[in-house]
Amino acid sequence: MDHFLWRILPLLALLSSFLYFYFQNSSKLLQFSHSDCSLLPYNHYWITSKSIVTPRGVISGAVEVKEGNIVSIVKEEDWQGNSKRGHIIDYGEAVVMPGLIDVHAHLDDPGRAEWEGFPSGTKAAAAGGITMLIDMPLNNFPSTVSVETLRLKLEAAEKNIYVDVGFWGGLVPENAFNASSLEALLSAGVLGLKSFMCPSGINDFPMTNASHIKEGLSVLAKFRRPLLVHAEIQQDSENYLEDDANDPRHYSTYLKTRPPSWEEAAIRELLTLSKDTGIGGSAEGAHLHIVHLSDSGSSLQLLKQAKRSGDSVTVETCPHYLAFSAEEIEDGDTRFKCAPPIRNAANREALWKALLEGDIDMLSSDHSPTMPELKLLNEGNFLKAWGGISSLQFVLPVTWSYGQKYGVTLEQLALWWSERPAKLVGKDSKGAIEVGKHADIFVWEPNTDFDLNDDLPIYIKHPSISAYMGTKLSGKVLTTFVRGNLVYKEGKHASAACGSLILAK
Ligand SMILES: NC(=O)N[C@H]1NC(=O)NC1=O
Ligand SMILES: [Zn+2]
Ligand SMILES: [Zn+2]
Repeated sequence: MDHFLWRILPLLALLSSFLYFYFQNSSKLLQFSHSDCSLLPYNHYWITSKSIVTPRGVISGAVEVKEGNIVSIVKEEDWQGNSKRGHIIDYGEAVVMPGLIDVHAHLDDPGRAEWEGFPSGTKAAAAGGITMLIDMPLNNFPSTVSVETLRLKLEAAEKNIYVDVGFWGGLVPENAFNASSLEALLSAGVLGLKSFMCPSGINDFPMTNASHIKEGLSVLAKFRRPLLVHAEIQQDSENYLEDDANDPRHYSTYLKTRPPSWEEAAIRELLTLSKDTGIGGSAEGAHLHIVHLSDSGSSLQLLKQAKRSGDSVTVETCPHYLAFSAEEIEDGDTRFKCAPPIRNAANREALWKALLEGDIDMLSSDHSPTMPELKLLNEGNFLKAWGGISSLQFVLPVTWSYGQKYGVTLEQLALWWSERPAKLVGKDSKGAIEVGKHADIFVWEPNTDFDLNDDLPIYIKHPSISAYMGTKLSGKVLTTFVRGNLVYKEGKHASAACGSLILAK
């Protein structure tokens, strides 16, 4: 017996050390995922503030968060006799709002992660109060146009995102007439499709024409998901000549190359197709969403008419069209180059009016960065530089600062940046501070100004190409919660990237 024991002793020792390390590590893993996803050590707590933005108005009171969800909302008057109910985080006068949802961001990962990337892009989002963003299917390589390429996206994003991230799939000529390929892509979870009616600037993302879009809409109808379209169709530009008067360093030269008639032509064509989205139409159940509207003239009038006649259509614009005007853009400052272009000050005024009156439904960043070399800042050639604005971290203070003149309210910010975007992407668990929804919340100080200079912690990968650098903005984000995890607090992120991949079901 003794003899036998001695023989198995080394084995027992091996087994027990194996078990010890196994349990040690698995408990470490558990600890790791709990504490590293959040800068808070608990997951049941109350957020209190004098100004909490809810769909029923701005209240003074408390929001109870438990295991990632909003479980109750209590007004101050009902809260008084209710102290000592666990952890309380009091934000005083700071504003508590639903997390922003950016339905239009290019994170370029995988394939061009040196342009942006999931870690940097979602850290910037968290620092800017964005709790969910939807990643565009192009600028990454390969473009997200199939189940296989979506899988690459998901692999690149997994464990690398600090906020929740959903995905648009691409509608391109290669898949447009292949219903089973589109159905597979939609079944794999893209929230909808995106296409271009002009060259996208990316070789493996060619533009679509009306017949591709018609096919796409009929497949989307079955899934009740939207088609997002970059609405510009190239027209012969009568008013543009390549001569000495058209110096490519002048912004006005670039502006002439993409007149409003490009947007108008695209929207006119799209609206003939979106007729089919009505009741009894061949694409009933599908929805058309126009991305980054810049033309506040005929294009907007066409959209208003279509909405009035009951088409399932929405439209977004971006902060850069609301903040800047063509007149102010200096020679050679290609940070401002984007498509469609930033137009004149009168156009900007009319965009604000349309937004305030509800003719423009929502806002998005169209954060579309690149390598600084491709912005050609030294050469300053507007015709050759990469078109795209870098703004992801700043969209809230930009909207707020430039909106002051128009009396923009906190409720309007929540409508444009949270509530309507949540509806577009079909996620009713998000988009408002309401019982039962995810605790996607951020806290900010609307009256605190800050300079966008090198002292500011900036998380987008290439701050130097952002048109907002060098300006002063109002509205400082203090903290951001994603599903109850405190993912960002005053210059610090949670150590683990625990955002969720958002797939359509
Ligand atoms: N490919 C790409 O990101 N293009 C975007 N950039 C821009 O300014 N407008 C766009 O559509
Ligand atoms: Zn676009
Ligand atoms: Zn875009």
